[in-house]
Amino acid sequence: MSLIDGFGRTVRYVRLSVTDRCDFRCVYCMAEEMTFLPRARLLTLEEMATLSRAFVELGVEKIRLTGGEPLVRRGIEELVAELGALPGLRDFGMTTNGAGLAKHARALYEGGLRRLNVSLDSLVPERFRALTRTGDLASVIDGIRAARAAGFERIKLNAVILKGRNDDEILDLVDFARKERVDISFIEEMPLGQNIGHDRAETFCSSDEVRAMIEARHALLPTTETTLGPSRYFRMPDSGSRIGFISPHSHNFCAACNRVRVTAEGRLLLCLGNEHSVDLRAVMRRHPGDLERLKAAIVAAMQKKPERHHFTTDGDVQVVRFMNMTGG
Ligand SMILES: Nc1nc2c(ncn2[C@@H]2O[C@H](COP(=O)(O)OP(=O)(O)OP(=O)(O)O)[C@@H](O)[C@H]2O)c(=O)[nH]1
Ligand SMILES: C[S@@+](CC[C@H](N)C(=O)[O-])C[C@H]1O[C@@H](n2cnc3c(N)ncnc32)[C@H](O)[C@@H]1O
Ligand code: SF4
Ligand code: SF4
Repeated sequence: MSLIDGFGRTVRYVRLSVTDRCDFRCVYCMAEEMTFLPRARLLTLEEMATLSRAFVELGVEKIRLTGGEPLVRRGIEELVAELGALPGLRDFGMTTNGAGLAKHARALYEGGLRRLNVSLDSLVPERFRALTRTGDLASVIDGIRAARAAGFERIKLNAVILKGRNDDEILDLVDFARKERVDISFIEEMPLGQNIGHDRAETFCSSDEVRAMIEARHALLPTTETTLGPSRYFRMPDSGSRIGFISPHSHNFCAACNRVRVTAEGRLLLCLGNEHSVDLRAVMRRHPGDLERLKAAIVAAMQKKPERHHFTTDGDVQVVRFMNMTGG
């Protein structure tokens, strides 16, 4: 069985948010003062495992754990081990800020997680601290190296580029990715969340600008490689690292959308840039143990999936929900 939406797109990829909490407060993701969900509203780990099983039985091949910061969720290692054993799940990854990897990488790998995406926007400690508001660069770099030592072969860095804040570090970030033998994706900032503290119209930096800066030093060879995610990948002739561009504004990828999200409180969010959603926690709690009913609710929800986002770069907030609530 497969999940097909009203536009004929097949959904094979679920981004599961395990918490809205985070130890960082990145300037593009959150406001400085945040209120998080009370723990009682979160899905239990057991419910997350049930949901994942339902999705896999419906043809989902890829699950990426995200948040908030997935490594601050208590019990994350147990959840990873449970999902890592799901027959039919071919691609199992996590997107993390990396600060907890030195502690958790080995258990995550042993639990069956195979791909890690680590957010890294600056290699200058004070600037890293300013962009994350609380983060310590050294712990993230230690985390990336610990993940490599634990056995992770597929590591991708994610850098959100903001004009005037970190656009002068693009080549340094590429050099770092080459040296560490990891991939790197450059992301255009998306307009989620209010009062984040800067004007997004001023900081917008398009992927074409980023690409031009990289091409001044490295040839970028287009590839057709895909991870089922939104990154368009390029290779460099003299490195195994791939360079990706995630360009929701300048190169819209919604026509090929293959994913949905589940928020930490169990809302099936059908599009990152819209509010269409279905409360799967309510279905699970009303009908405990009824996997068929849960699957039917998921199949029906596909008809609510919108065609695309309508983000603009003029600085207006289009979605009040913050990225940490979205499972970004
Ligand atoms: N607009 C939009 N942005 C997305 C979507 N999926 C991922 N992103 C954004 O892409 C950025 C990187 O996401 P990752 O967590 O690394 O996920 P990915 O690029 O799918 O990961 P891979 O599995 O490595 O392909 C984040 O800013 C996400 O919010 C999507 O469906 N729509
Ligand atoms: C919300 S975070 C959750 C996972 C983890 N805490 C991390 O930072 O990797 C997932 C990804 O979304 C990106 N992100 C957050 N806010 C964004 C925004 N407004 N526009 C584009 N990407 C954003 C982050 O850089 C990160 O790569
Ligand atoms: S981007 Fe990730 S690390 Fe940064 S505040 Fe958001 S959830 Fe936390
Ligand atoms: S914005 Fe919505 S439709 Fe577009 S790729 Fe993301 S989830 Fe899919």
